[in-house]
Amino acid sequence: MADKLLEIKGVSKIFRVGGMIRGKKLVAVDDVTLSIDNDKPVILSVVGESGCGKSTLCKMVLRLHNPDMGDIVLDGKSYRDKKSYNAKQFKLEVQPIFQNPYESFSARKPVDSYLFNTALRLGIAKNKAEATNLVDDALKSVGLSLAVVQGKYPTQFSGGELQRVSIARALITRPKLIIADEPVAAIDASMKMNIVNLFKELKDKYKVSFIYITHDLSTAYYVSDYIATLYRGCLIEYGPAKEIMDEPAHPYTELLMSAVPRIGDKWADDDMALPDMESKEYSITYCKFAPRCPYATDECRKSRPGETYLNDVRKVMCFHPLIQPKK
Ligand SMILES: Nc1ncnc2c1ncn2[C@@H]1O[C@H](COP(=O)(O)OP(=O)(O)OP(=O)(O)O)[C@@H](O)[C@H]1O
Repeated sequence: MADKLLEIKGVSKIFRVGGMIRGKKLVAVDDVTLSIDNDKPVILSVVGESGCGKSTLCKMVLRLHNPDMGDIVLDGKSYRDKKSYNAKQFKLEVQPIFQNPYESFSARKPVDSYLFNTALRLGIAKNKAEATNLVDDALKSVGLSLAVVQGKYPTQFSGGELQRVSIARALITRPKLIIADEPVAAIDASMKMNIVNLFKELKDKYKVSFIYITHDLSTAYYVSDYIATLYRGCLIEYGPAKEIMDEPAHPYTELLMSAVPRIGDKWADDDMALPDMESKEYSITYCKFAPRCPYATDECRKSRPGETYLNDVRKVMCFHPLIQPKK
């Protein structure tokens, strides 16, 4: 077993937008480096306003996009090493949960058929009896059961219930990593904490790490061990959730923290007093936050800040962090 479950090493993704002739390059993810240790499961929240590159980063981890630069290494296996890639093994190890559970299941099939299919097709259960036990266990760990779910179609569930079914499906493969992309965004506010609480329980019970992508800073604070903040594709701050929330080191994180106190609140761009996104901001080569940073100096408008470690794990990409490194 490698020391790291996941290493995202200097990864970038560039999209071409607006046609071949007059189009521009949009650096949706810009040289991001992050990792998750293998020794203890964690919940890493990836936060930031709409369009900052959260989903693109996670789609690269899910192998739905190829990075244009950098590499991703899962449990010691590089994504660039195509020869050692085994699609079935990958599906066992990494599972996604998407935003809208009604889009994850066809309206014409009973939802339990998906769970049985996962258990049998990926060879986790050898026969129907084994699959029945697996499916029932997975459903019970999310507060449901096969007896409750069997034969029912997606529309017979609430959004929160159906999202719990998708979590149960993800658990069947006994993954090492679950990537949940805005899993509570489409769910009734009263159910959000219910789902987020489940991640905490399942992390310990199944020894599975989560990457939780969210706009919702209050649930991120509640659930996360670590937080990674993205701004215009750049990782601008990373570290233990409590440290970051209590004492942000990057001026952008400080701005976010001042805007979000309550569970279920989304970061509307208006709340954060940030103007509309401009694609040119994705391509600037100095600090991307400099144009709107109250503390920016000439240095910030000339070059991109590197990583400054504030302690053993916490890092900030800023020339003038709000807190100073521990000596
Ligand atoms: N396939 C694509 N082609 C072109 N541009 C894309 C593509 N996918 C994403 N983008 C652009 O890349 C940037 C980052 O998008 P991404 O979806 O990763 O952001 P996000 O932080 O997940 O946003 P949201 O919270 O709204 O889902 C955005 O400007 C988006 O328009």
